[in-house]
Amino acid sequence: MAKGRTEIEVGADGVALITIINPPVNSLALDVLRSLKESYDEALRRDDVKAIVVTGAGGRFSGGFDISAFGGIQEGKGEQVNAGHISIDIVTNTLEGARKPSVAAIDGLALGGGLEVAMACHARISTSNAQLGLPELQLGIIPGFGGTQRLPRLVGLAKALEMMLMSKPIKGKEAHELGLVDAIVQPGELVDAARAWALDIAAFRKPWIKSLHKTDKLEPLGEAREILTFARAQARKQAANLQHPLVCIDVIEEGVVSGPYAGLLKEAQSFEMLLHSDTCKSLVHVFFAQRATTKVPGITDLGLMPRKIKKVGILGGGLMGSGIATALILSNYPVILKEVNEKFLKGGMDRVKANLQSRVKKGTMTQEKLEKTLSLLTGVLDYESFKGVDMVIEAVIENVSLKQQIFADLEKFCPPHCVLATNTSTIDLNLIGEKIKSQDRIVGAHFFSPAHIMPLLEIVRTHKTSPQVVVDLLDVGKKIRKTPVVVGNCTGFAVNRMFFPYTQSALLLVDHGLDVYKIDRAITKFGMPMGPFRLADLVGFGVALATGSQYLQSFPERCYKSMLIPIMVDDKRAGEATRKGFYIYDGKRKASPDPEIKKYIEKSRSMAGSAPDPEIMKLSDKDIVEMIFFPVVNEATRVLDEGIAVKSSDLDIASIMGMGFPAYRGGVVFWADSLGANYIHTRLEAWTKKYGNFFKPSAYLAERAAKGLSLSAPASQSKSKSRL
Ligand SMILES: C[C@H](O)CC(=O)SCCNC(=O)CCNC(=O)[C@H](O)C(C)(C)COP(=O)(O)OP(=O)(O)OC[C@H]1O[C@@H](n2cnc3c(N)ncnc32)[C@H](O)[C@@H]1OP(=O)(O)O
Repeated sequence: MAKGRTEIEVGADGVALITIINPPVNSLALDVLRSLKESYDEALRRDDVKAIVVTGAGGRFSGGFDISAFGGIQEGKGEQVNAGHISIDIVTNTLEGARKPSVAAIDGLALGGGLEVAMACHARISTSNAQLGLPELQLGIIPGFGGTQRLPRLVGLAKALEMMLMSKPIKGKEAHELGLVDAIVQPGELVDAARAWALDIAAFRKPWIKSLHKTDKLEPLGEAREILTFARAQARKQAANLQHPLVCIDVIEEGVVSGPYAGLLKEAQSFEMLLHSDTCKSLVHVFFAQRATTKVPGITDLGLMPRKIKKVGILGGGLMGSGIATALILSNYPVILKEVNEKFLKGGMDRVKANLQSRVKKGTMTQEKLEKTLSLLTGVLDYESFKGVDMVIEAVIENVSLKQQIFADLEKFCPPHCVLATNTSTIDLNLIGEKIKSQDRIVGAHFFSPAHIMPLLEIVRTHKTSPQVVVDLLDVGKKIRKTPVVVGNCTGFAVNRMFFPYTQSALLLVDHGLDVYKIDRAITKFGMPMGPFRLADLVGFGVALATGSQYLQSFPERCYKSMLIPIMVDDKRAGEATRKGFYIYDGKRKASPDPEIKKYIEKSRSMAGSAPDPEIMKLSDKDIVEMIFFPVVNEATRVLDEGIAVKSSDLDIASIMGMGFPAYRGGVVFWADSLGANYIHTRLEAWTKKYGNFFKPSAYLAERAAKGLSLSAPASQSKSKSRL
């Protein structure tokens, strides 16, 4: 069966309307592209056609080339794509080179290949809210249907580079100001306006412009070279491990220096090369994994519709509570913020205001919008108004008995349908809900700090949480633009549990002789935003010790207990907040290594009874990365085996969005599979013999290694069973 098609309809005015049809986003599958060419051929053949309009069905022009075809192409299965052929034969020769003019009528979105098709038309009419962009770099590739050549010629080099390198679409209104589109009209008038424009071109009343031949927007060569040099430096600085942004700049440069046809050829070769790169495979995996997090077997396949959440109550206006309140009011949810006294309440309300004010300062929010948004927030000191809320999110300090009391109160004051959510990051939800009857309404809403900025929302369900409550929270999560990941209940849930060995292995290596800063350097070079020691400083040693003790209680057989942090806390070094941790900090939060930490390390080593180990001291960066991350992978396999996460791709997204694992490595489990279960198992076994049970491979890992299975293969392929 064909995957998508186009339809052609010729009107009495002599305009052929070609509509791209491939729901939900009219992606350009190979069948669609073939059909587009056939429709063009028909329009060019027919004498009753004077001009052509291309549009997309259902209010969306096109979301670009069909990304779901990438996997097959990369594995050499199914129909192979020849992007160069499509770019030259269909887009350049058939569309742009046609002897009849065509106009793109853009509503909704024109992204990637979609915008490339539109740029090959001789004019573009758009609605003001349509999104136009070339986001291919977010998939590890570059535009492959001529976008690297046409966009700079339509909007200038500097803007085109920004749009491609940042993968950031612009709205129709801005596209019009830049000259990417020729007119903005209301959605209802779009096709008629495009028809009239196309006829005007055919009658030479409007210019017949081929984007590829335009030169007026291109900067003079000297200036262009400067822009390209600057862009290269920025790309290297922002993502030192990535090749494709630099390739994109090279391809654009080829077009500027040697002309658009040379540029098109280089684009085609580079696209082909990048399509098969590990970076592209990883980023395409991330694209689909992110969209799969909201598909939860046994929850989202029951036909349940989310209930309307009209008002949300938040307990606690600290850093987390105020961040959550900010996220909610920004998406138009009325919020009641409860604190225990006037002083704390004012502090919480001020924090929300400051979060919004920083948007005003950055120019992304007007003062008027700030006032309107803030009016959705009400501060209270008692539970009186909680009888009108549909969801509460508790965000007080991590104290079990306090939380138990709060939930007992909430059960009394909130209506019986109200969702009872807690933002705890580690405490077992069954413990929190121990004293109440409505345990089916208890759910975890674990936000990451700062809650109004970080994209992940870990939704924690217990065995008793009703699917309806999870569906409700998933809906709120999506509405506040978070990526929700649904996980089971255990100490640390999925993200923090997977990552507790991250700091512990780093501490183990230091106790065995490795330099703190060498570890952080190796880990940031690998692509993490910061190494384990810089992260510990940021989080604060108080939190690190409190959560560390929870893991020690829950998983004593596989925790590494270093004395280094407690020794430093004894000396009043508690991380960035005290300006002294593993690093020292100046007033501008700049971290510098501190030679003083040597004395704490020596004390920690002597308490651990470990002497510097020459083998550890000469570890390469690759070995350091593996000794830090293989224990993380090991814990991830336990999380999978216990059914805490239902699919490995959820852990990939959780590791990327919760911990900053580099997306271009596909997430923790995807990366581990690229190395192989057997390799990881062998290394962990060897380290277990030398350094103890902290490294002991899980049964899941051992089984997959023995059977030659990937870690992400579904449980049905091995005998491991999910327990949720
Ligand atoms: C040669 C060319 O230069 C190469 C290319 O064109 S590569 C493609 C470039 N285009 C892109 O990167 C755009 C990718 N898509 C998106 O950013 C977003 O999906 C969007 C802005 C189009 C729509 O967002 P939104 O409305 O939130 O819906 P979203 O859930 O993301 O997508 C809806 C469905 O369409 C699918 N989809 C979106 N874009 C797709 C594409 N280009 N190919 C195949 N499927 C696509 C999604 O996987 C999802 O499927 P599902 O319902 O089965 O999970």
